[in-house]
Amino acid sequence: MAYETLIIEKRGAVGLITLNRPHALNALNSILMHEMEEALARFHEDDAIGAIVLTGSEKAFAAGADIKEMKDLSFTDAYLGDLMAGWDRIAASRKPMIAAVSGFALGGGCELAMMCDFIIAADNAKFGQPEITLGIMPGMGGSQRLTRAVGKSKAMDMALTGRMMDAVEAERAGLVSRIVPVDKLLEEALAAAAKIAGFSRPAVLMTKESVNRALETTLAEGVRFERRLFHALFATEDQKEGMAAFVEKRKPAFRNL
Ligand SMILES: CC(C)(O)CC(=O)SCCNC(=O)CCNC(=O)[C@H](O)C(C)(C)COP(=O)(O)OP(=O)(O)OC[C@H]1O[C@@H](n2cnc3c(N)ncnc32)[C@H](O)[C@@H]1OP(=O)(O)O
Repeated sequence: MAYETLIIEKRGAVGLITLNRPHALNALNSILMHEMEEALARFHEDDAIGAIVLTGSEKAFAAGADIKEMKDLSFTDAYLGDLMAGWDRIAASRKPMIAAVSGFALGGGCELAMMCDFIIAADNAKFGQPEITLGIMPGMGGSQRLTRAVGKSKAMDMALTGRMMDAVEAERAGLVSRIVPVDKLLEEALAAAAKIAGFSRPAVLMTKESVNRALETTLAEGVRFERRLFHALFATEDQKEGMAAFVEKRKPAFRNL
């Protein structure tokens, strides 16, 4: 299938999605949302793909939801159409997703990056939730995910003043996992994704599920959940292979079984 707003590639076991609306700084319109859902579904159905990288251009990961598309909507349009709800399906991706962010990640762009499992930032990255400057507020999960990522004080500062955070501040605050030079961004993100894709898929997916559970539950419940998944992994062939390989001082050959 040909995409209008995305470039989709397979790089070995990694699915690469590049946002491709350069004239609008990758503003997220409804076509892009539907195409991304479709692309993710394809990568999820493809057993050869173990992880996904989402990236934009050097100038912009994404400058937010498409303001030109939204500006004339009424309350009833937004409410009855459940505006932005489609992004929840993207956030629910089961395979690990890495956001490789260069340039602006604003509004929905920042929110999209935060839907991924972690963010690798180029040294020119800028994050922000400037919706307040437009007379609105975050609507793709920003007030929730940003608060969990950086804490109440910084999230309030960002969402109420609309100011941007550079890569160094974002790393210090825990929003991004690492900063790399802009010309190494894709290489580093693809390498991280390839590494993840090379591990046992059940272990990878359960690890992701368990870490995400930490954001939604109590410590005791989360630890219980983790323990059950941990025990379940002893039913996999990959656990036998991983531990045998360690003892035999060789590289494991995981089969996702
Ligand atoms: C998802 C929700 C619910 O949370 C809501 C949102 O995401 S609302 C959107 C939040 N984002 C913003 O408010 C950022 C808007 N963009 C900017 O402030 C600036 O474009 C910039 C600071 C990112 C970059 O500035 P500059 O380098 O001067 O480039 P521009 O000339 O402004 O932009 C180039 C081109 O792109 C169009 N553009 C940029 N952002 C958007 C957008 N979010 N929606 C639609 N179009 C966008 C901009 O209009 C320019 O196009 P032309 O006017 O030249 O055709």
